[in-house]
Amino acid sequence: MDMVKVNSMDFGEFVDVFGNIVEKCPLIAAAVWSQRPFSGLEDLENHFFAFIDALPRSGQEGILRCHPDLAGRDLQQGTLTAESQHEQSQAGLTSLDTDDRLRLQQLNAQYRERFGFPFVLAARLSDRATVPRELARRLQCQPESELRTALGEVKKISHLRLTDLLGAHSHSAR
Ligand SMILES: NC(=O)NC1=NC(=O)NC1=O
Repeated sequence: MDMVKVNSMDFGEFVDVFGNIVEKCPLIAAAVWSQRPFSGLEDLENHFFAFIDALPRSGQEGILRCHPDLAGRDLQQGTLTAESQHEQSQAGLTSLDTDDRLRLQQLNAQYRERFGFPFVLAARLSDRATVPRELARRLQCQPESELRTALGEVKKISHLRLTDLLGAHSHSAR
């Protein structure tokens, strides 16, 4: 898919294609559509990021709360979105033994208890050994800086999902 195609999409098509760039937040794609035409992947991505950055704290925390836990209930029940399923299996989280899964569940609960939003990390850039280590490390951070870190991970996830759709080679619109 190239940018000429993207820039020609009507609202419905655009949200169908880009509605899950940010997990379960189709509103962001719905808002970004009105910024077309986009000069390339980076321009499109920057509009997603600008929307996130402009939200009040409640909105930013809301985005984090739309993310399913890593190796959590959704994964167990098979109710993850296709993108999340792919990302979590890439990190080896679909084949954890019970001890590792329960430890992650416990850390996720501690993290959510402390910050009021779930632990979010770009799973495709991580693996089953790194996730619990990163979770334990970030558990010690201050809320303000942790919100920024978590949003940074949302942006990494969005970047990978956009690249899947547009290909890193997507040419700028002529
Ligand atoms: N809580 C999370 O970090 N969830 C996720 N990270 C990903 O990369 N995919 C997810 O579902």
